[in-house]
Amino acid sequence: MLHVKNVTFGYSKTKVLEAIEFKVEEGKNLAIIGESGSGKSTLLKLIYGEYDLKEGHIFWKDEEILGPKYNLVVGYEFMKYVTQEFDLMPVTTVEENIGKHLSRFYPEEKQRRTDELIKVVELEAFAKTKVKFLSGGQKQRVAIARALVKQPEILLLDEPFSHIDNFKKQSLRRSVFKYLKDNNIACVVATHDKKDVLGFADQLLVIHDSKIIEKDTPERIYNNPKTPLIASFFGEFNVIEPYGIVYAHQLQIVAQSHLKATVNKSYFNGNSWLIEANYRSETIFIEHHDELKEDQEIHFLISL
Ligand SMILES: Nc1ncnc2c1ncn2[C@@H]1O[C@H](COP(=O)(O)OP(=O)(O)OP(=O)(O)O)[C@@H](O)[C@H]1O
Repeated sequence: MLHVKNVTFGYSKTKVLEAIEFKVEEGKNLAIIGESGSGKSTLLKLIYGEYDLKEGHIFWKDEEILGPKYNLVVGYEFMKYVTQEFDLMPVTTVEENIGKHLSRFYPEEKQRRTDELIKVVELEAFAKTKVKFLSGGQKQRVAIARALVKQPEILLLDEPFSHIDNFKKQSLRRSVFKYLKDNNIACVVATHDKKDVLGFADQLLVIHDSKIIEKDTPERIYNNPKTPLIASFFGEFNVIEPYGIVYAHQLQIVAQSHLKATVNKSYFNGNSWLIEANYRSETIFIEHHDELKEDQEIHFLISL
């Protein structure tokens, strides 16, 4: 189990994280969300042992994670960290990068393991390509495979699919998170993308103003967002008194209702339209199956 115990940390005088406390069981997936600059990457770096802690402690099982003051080389065998920078060897091939740390004395096993992970990150066509010729998203996939090659017990991922195009993203996400579950590898994922969270994370942690403001399953947090900031992570929402926070899809346009609004604009949204409307001098958003004309009067219901 990963146990982050009452960690407070800042780079100079400004506090970045305050009284951070949480646990991740073996094989579980924890997602961390928060605005840009809220300290997600900093938290991953602390878990990895990149900085010395003055306040608080971090443990993986019984081992305390210690910073550079105590460790000549940062990091531990049981934990891997995929940063936003990747840190690959540019003039060697994809398979050489992934297999780099595997023993040369067992060439067949090395090849088998490298091939297995190339498949997990869907890079079969690029196995023999030098990393310098890859795109950002392909490099990101090499970095993920390399982190997994020696079967860590816990993986730290910072925006793991941010450079990957939408064509590949969904299948890659499923493949990587399934691999982690199948192999009982715990993971902590810092992300801006709700699709990294819904459907994959066992727990979700929200950081705001240096503190954890919410910690629960993604489903419970999604169904009951406590603040507009949390709701905004999941999609378009409204604050309508006395109902509170309601997502755009929870408003339904009907023929008659005592809730009336005037359409400002319709945005094409794929399988629906997002209707921007004026309700009691406030802008609200409603998901609707059709485009609506500007200035049209509409009635709506709220279904919670
Ligand atoms: N090495 C550093 N020295 C000083 N300040 C830093 C350092 N790294 C990060 N910071 C500051 O700490 C705060 C948190 O940064 P961090 O990168 O952890 O945020 P984040 O939530 O990961 O952001 P993003 O989502 O944009 O990646 C920011 O205000 C940032 O400017």
